[in-house]
Amino acid sequence: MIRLEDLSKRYGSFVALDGLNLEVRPGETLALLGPNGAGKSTTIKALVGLLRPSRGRALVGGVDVWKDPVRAKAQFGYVPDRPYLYGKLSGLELLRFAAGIYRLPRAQAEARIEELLVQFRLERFASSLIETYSHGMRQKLSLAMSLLHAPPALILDEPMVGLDPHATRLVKDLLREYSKNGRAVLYATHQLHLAEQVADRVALVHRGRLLALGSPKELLHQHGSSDLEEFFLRLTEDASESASVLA
Ligand SMILES: Nc1ncnc2c1ncn2[C@@H]1O[C@H](COP(=O)(O)OP(=O)(O)OP(=O)(O)O)[C@@H](O)[C@H]1O
Repeated sequence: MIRLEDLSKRYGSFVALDGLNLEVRPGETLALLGPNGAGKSTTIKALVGLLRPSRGRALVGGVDVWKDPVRAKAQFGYVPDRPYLYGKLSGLELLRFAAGIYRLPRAQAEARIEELLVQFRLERFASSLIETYSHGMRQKLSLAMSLLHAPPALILDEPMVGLDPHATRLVKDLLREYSKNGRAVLYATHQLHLAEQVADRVALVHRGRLLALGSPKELLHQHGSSDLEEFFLRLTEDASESASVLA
């Protein structure tokens, strides 16, 4: 469903992403893990069409994101780590605007918006300006917007940061449920317990390369680790060593 082929990104002479190959299969939720600066956001931005890769391809639902961006963008919903939402619109206005971009028929859009406002417990605030929303409310609105067109794939960068326990549970359930019925979810996170609880497979990237890939259970078994934290720290140890040299 989501496919990265030899995906690479250079910033001048610095290689941020170095030939990443990765697939998120239909029905699968995959967590992208890695230390600060590993290349997670670069991967996600190259995948959703925000950052042109220096080499390689990104495909969603078989459509090349860079060759056929309009058709590809109909295949996925995207939630950035820091969503920019225009503050002078109400939540309802923003959702209607986004539904227009996705060309949803009016009646279908209204029904879908209503459903999402209820799901994300935003009904009471639907007519309030987004500039009055808290961080968590903006995050939920951004999620609702990404789901408007019921896309086959959902791509999220740090979906849980700053959410209260209610919203955390809501998003966890969503990530778990969404990939059922043949859809796919890819999210980047630093929250290892999230990956442990809500990922069929985990991809660990480090210095722009794929270091390990498998189900949490497989990875712990292969590397003789007791939990994902120990696994993560052990495999990316040289990252913290170089960080302490810089400090
Ligand atoms: N515009 C840019 N110009 C130069 N280097 C960049 C640029 N954007 C990112 N980088 C570098 O690319 C590398 C990967 O960055 P990226 O943001 O993808 O990491 P990340 O895994 O998302 O990190 P974090 O967990 O800290 O968000 C980092 O070394 C970063 O400094």
